[in-house]
Amino acid sequence: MNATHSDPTVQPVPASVVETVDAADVTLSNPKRAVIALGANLGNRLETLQGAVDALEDTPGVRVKAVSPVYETEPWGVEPGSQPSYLNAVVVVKTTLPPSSLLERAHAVEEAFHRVREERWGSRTIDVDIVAYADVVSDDPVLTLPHPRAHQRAFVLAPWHDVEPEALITGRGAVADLLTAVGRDGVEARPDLELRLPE
Ligand SMILES: Nc1ncnc2c1ncn2[C@@H]1O[C@H](COP(=O)(O)OP(=O)(O)OP(=O)(O)O)[C@@H](O)[C@H]1O
Ligand SMILES: Nc1nc2c(c(=O)[nH]1)N=C(CO)CN2
Repeated sequence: MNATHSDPTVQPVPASVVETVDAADVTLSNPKRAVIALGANLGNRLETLQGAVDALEDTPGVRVKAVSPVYETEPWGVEPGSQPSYLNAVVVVKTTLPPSSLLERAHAVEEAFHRVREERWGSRTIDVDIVAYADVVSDDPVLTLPHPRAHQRAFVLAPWHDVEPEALITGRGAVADLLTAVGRDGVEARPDLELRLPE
């Protein structure tokens, strides 16, 4: 006999609650991989990048798995010579946060480093972009996944390729092939600068 039908103290659980709990459980027991791009072209760029890596690691539900080498890169998308050069790096995390919470955290990290939003692609102390979250595809302008311009940016592809040579961008192809296609002009490794993987 089915106990839930015979025991009058057991109330049926609404399907919506079952769905919500199941979805949460899947995330908690099954952390997702996300790739985050960091860029800085104002202030102490290396210190700020390290601060962002540490702040991500200090986030409940986020564990930093890999930190790429650091690259010095020419500003992309703006008039040559109009901005200082960037330091860029890529971080791979495992997270139990849903994509929207990871984006909120990315924005909080930007705010912690006093990023000021002025013109598009303007100089910044820190930029924290979500490049990919598992194989989620979203065209929501608040959070587009994979990042809509990552596949065109050697400053994302080169450090990402260093830490995940086999990586794919859903819908775009292999990072290795995309990097070959865009080339490495304006993107120089800085082996003298190193980011620490938090302990
Ligand atoms: N994958 C994503 N990662 C981060 N922000 C995103 C993403 N998709 C959409 N956005 C939205 O883009 C908005 C602008 O982001 P931001 O100011 O960092 O742009 P940007 O760094 O100047 O340019 P770009 O988007 O080309 O890197 C954010 O408020 C955010 O909601
Ligand atoms: N080299 C470089 N250029 C950029 C960068 C960046 O991180 N590195 N970020 C931008 C907006 O996200 C625009 N241009």
